[in-house]
Amino acid sequence: MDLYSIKQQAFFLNLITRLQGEDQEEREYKAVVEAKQMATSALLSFTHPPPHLSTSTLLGTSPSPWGGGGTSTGRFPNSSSFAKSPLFSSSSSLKVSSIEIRRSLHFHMESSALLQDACATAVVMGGAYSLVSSFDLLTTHNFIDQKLSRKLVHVLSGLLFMASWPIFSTSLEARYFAALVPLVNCLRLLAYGLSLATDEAMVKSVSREGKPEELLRGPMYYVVMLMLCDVMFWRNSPIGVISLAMMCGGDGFADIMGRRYGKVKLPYNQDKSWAGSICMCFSGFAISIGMLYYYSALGYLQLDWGLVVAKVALVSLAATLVESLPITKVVDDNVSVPLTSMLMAFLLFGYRTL
Ligand SMILES: C/C(=C\COP(=O)(O)O)CCC[C@H](C)CCC[C@H](C)CCCC(C)C
Ligand SMILES: Nc1ccn([C@@H]2O[C@H](COP(=O)(O)OP(=O)(O)O)[C@@H](O)[C@H]2O)c(=O)n1
Repeated sequence: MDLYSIKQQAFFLNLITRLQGEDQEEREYKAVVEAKQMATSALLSFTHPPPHLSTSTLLGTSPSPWGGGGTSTGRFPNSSSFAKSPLFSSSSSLKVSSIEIRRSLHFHMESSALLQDACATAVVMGGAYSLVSSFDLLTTHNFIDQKLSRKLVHVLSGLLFMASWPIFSTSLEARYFAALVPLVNCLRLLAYGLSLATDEAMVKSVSREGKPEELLRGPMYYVVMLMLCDVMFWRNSPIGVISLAMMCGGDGFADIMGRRYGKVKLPYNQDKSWAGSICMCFSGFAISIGMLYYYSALGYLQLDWGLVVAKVALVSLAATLVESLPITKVVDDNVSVPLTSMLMAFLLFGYRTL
């Protein structure tokens, strides 16, 4: 490295050191920040010095920006002395360097959020595939009944999906990255349901009778609702959280408990039972409260818990009533339950509670 470069590098390093060592009370803070930014960007470019840096300045023979002779008096230069110094003569160069640093910081923040969301999407996508495959294995090896397996996939898929939202970044695009997971599964269901492709594990895990076309009804509506709640409400509104808790938890457990203990049928619907509906109401309520607490504890929701319990109870009652109606052949539960919950939660909570 030639003498010129060595001198340059020593000069800027020395300047930065002096500026960093200055007493806080004496410095003119703004001038220090700008001086450090300018010196740092100049140091970084010492192989191509900016046009206004003369050789004499760099070699230390010009008037020091510290006032007095060519050497520092140990006092921090005042802003007027900066104005005279050839190093800082053009204020536009200071503005240019601070804008450059801000742009650089913004770029780094955006790219790290992008990387975080891409990784989170890959992890959740892998989790979805693993969940369905695991229950297929359990069913294939007769560890659990096919009907129970499907309902556990029904309960766990949406709740685990919702629970994974905090691993995404705080960027505005995060919810759309998360929505890619139900979208991909929606396309898979479409492909398998139309027999454009086959996936025995998926068909067995999510259909009642093993017919591919079944994937185009309940399961399809289910993943569409996951996407809808993700994009419309995300993690900063109680509406999506409660709606998915009712669809995944409430409706799921209604089936599991109703099939097993539902001897006494509802007077207006012989396909549904008191046991199933009561279970839906309580499990939907409990899971909703649990998920709201989860998001509240992570700081995404600020809730007035005195009112939350009563409001969630009302949502749960309404969703249970709708689920019990003999309308399944017209409107699937995976549509009527979340939509009823969204409407009730919107009326009781408003859109956002922050
Ligand atoms: C069986 C399912 C719906 C049928 O409902 P019903 O007719 O019994 O009322 C659930 C279908 C699940 C889907 C194929 C997979 C969805 C995965 C989800 C988008 C992401 C889960 C990620 C998590 C980390 C496991
Ligand atoms: N409220 C309810 C819901 C379901 N069930 C039982 O669960 C079975 C499946 O319920 P469902 O038709 O809602 O099933 P999915 O549409 O949720 O898959 C019913 O045939 C009932 O045996 C119940 O007894 N009471």
